[in-house]
Amino acid sequence: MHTLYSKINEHQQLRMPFVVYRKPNASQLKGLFQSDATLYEVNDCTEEGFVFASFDGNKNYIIPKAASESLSFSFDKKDIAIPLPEISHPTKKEQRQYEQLVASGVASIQNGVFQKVVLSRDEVLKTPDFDINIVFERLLQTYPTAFVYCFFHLEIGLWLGATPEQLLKASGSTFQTIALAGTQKASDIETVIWPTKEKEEQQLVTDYIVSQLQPYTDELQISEPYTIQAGAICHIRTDIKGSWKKENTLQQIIHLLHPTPAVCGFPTAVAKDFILQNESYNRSFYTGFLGELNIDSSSDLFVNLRCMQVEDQEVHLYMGCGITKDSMPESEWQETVNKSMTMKRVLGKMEK
Ligand SMILES: C=C(O[C@@H]1C=C(C(=O)O)C=C[C@H]1O)C(=O)O
Repeated sequence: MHTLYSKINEHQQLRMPFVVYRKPNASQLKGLFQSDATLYEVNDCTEEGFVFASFDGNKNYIIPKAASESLSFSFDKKDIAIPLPEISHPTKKEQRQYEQLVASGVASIQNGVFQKVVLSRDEVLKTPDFDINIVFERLLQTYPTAFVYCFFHLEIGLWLGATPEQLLKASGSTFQTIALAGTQKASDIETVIWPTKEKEEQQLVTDYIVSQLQPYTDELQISEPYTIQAGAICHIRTDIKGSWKKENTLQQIIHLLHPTPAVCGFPTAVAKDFILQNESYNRSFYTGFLGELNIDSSSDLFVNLRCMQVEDQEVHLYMGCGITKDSMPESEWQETVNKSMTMKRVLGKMEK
């Protein structure tokens, strides 16, 4: 029997596509190991497999179940010692650039171009000792409530992440999604106090999702907003569930949701345009979505946040913040620094 890591290493050496993932709070890991090197595309969301889709909506790939070996592995919680990362600090130039980007986002909001925009940046870290087994195990152990994954395709690259954000869970026409926004450093989540700016920003995401879904659903249940912890930070979350009308399809519902104002902005088209024109790098699969499509008759999709793209000797980290009329460039910068710690934390020294 294959162990998880022998299988990952074997497939990676062969340069063959694979994905391994663990759902939030699950004690089982699942893997799809593709038996050819084709880059399969999603056409109408009736396919079965693991989808990996870009932010801009132009790249929708899948590791099809039918072309893969499906394996499952048990995940055991262990106390592993993770060395503190030698924190590499972003440069003053990176900070200045990001703060200028935020300031121009705020100016566009004040000029009435849009109400909210999510602006992000990347950060490149030198990681000559990167070890996929060590980093993936650390992600699994450190973030038990996240959707933790490792995805590889020669034409896409190697991505790992631990995301707190569900895009859509659906079985038949019954579905659930969440509105997640507002960020602060985690303290005691029972007593967290949220500033009005964060509450309004999150409410905007909830209102958008509800208004998008309402015409296509028979009934929608919307929870009260509550606080969740994701690693060393907290967010405000609202749960939204319902069932879509018979004449609608999974593909339509995904299109209604992605990209939500949690990762793009509002109104969507103008905010997306601003992002594509003004961010200094290409998001590619960051803030896209990924997960199970029609596996065992249900779909379980997540937003690709708190992730890294691994290249030869370096990794790219990606992090962004929701910008509203009241955003202060320096605080938003600090928020991206806090978010970067989710991945930096697992990149400390790797003893083989
Ligand atoms: C864009 C990111 O996160 C999103 C933005 C948030 C915010 O603006 O507060 C919170 C959660 C996510 O929806 C990210 O983590 O990179």
